[in-house]
Amino acid sequence: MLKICCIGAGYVGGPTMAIVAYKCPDIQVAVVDISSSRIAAWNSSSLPVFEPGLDDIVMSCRGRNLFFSTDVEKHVADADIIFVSVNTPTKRQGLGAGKAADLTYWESAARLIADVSTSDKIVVEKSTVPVKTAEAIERILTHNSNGVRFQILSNPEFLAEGTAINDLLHPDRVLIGGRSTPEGQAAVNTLVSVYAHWVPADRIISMGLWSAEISKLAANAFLAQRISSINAMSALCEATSADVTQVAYAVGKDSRVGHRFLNASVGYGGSCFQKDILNLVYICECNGLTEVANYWKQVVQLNDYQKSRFVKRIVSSMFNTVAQKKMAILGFAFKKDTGDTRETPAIDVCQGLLRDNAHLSIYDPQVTEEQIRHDLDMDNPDETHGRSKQINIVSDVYEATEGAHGVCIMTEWDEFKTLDYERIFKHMQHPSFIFDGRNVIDADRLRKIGFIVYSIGKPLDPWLRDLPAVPPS
Ligand SMILES: NC(=O)C1=CN([C@@H]2O[C@H](COP(=O)(O)OP(=O)(O)OC[C@H]3O[C@@H](n4cnc5c(N)ncnc54)[C@H](O)[C@@H]3O)[C@@H](O)[C@H]2O)C=CC1
Ligand SMILES: O=C(O)[C@H]1O[C@H](OP(=O)(O)OP(=O)(O)OC[C@H]2O[C@@H](n3ccc(=O)[nH]c3=O)[C@H](O)[C@@H]2O)[C@H](O)[C@@H](O)[C@@H]1O
Repeated sequence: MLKICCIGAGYVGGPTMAIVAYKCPDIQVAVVDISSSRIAAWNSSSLPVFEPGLDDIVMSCRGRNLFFSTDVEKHVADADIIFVSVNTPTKRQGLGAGKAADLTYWESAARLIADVSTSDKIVVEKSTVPVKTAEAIERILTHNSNGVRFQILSNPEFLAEGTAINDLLHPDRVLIGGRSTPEGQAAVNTLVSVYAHWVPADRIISMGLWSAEISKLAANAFLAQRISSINAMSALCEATSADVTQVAYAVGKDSRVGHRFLNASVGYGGSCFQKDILNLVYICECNGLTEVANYWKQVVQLNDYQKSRFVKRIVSSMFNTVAQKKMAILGFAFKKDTGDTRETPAIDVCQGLLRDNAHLSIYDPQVTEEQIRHDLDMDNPDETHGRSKQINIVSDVYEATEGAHGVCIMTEWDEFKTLDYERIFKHMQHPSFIFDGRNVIDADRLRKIGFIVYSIGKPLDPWLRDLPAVPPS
């Protein structure tokens, strides 16, 4: 029986391996992690990752051919194929700080593989890594190999959170990069045979290692660039009384552009877009490609602009101050159908409002209170006194909005479309403001109720129209 081990039981490792086990009953899959609490959660009835459809898949194969363990060494030693799906965050200090990918976790995984392996292995890069990482990993593995042969493959992941199960079951493509040597191609074929259990042959694409590595960074950069492009248009639409939804529709009707991923928003979040673009920028800079680096940097800068523009819009609409005013924050996750808050725009918006001394009442159907406290630095002893008094985390949306001066929609949870807005209006301070960072509400209907509404990229309410579009900070 072919044995697979995946190092890293996170948002990618857990769901990806669950699908491999589910679709390949003839393969034994072990997911290992240094975090014992994460592994305990994978072995419990309350999985560490919220993803629609994931629970059923895990329950159907856990204990059969899917195992979660902290015994990293044993499962790595036993495996034929080792996926490495550890985190690759932005470096915080040292050379390339703030841009380059931090490969500490990857390197320690590679060293462990080299130390414990006694049989030949295929090592698969699942994490998103800088181009040429495979070469560095190869060096680590072969320097300590004791005669064991390793083949490195690049197999980047394209799932999006909230739709991970569907994305994994029906991927647009599976990329496998490998060496062009006979051994390299044999390794590629072995990995192709795993995916071939459920992915049509024409969607499994083989290519060179460096192309596969760059393709992942390029795909995320292109996706984020679309959002920054439509968000740039949203600012212009507000300034000219055009409607960004209509503009996106018109532009997306061109089949060369396509309609997906053109929703204007308060800004993109998530653990990867920003870090992967910054990594791309760093790689370009290291290769002397200043103009190319600057081009991609602008995608991130526009995203920062969009988040700060949203905060300024709120403050300027509310008589230029939110001090002591209760603001309801609806949604904290970086997108709907996930409890993940990494790089969520809600953090920047909340921090902006807190700086202006607002009082926040935060509601999200999936994010835990502990997570929000952590993200807003409420546990920091230096901040606790002031911040804790300013923030209230609640489990009921009507409690969040009761007595509020303004409501900010930060995540496009479906439930926000069908709230009882008459009831919310009745129990808010008046004038009552609603700032829709995701364009999920029916603005005309809410205006009829009496709200002053701001929707990203839409013609402004008369109330807002006379205010400066982007007031000076
Ligand atoms: N989150 C997402 O939607 C996507 C993420 N990616 C990429 O996949 C990679 C993993 O991302 P996530 O799953 O979100 O990260 P994560 O942070 O959720 O999970 C990574 C896990 O690796 C574990 N780990 C770190 N070093 C280890 C070691 N030496 N031995 C054993 N376990 C170790 C950590 O404890 C953690 O549980 C990143 O490179 C990311 O860019 C790619 C596509 C989608
Ligand atoms: O490498 C990764 O981590 C993944 O990053 C993204 O997936 P993810 O971040 O999970 O979610 P997206 O659906 O891409 O949304 C990212 C952010 O953009 C925002 N967004 C998305 C689409 C849109 O039209 N407008 C918009 O503001 C979302 O609300 C969210 O904050 C990519 O879509 C995945 O293909 C990739 O594998």
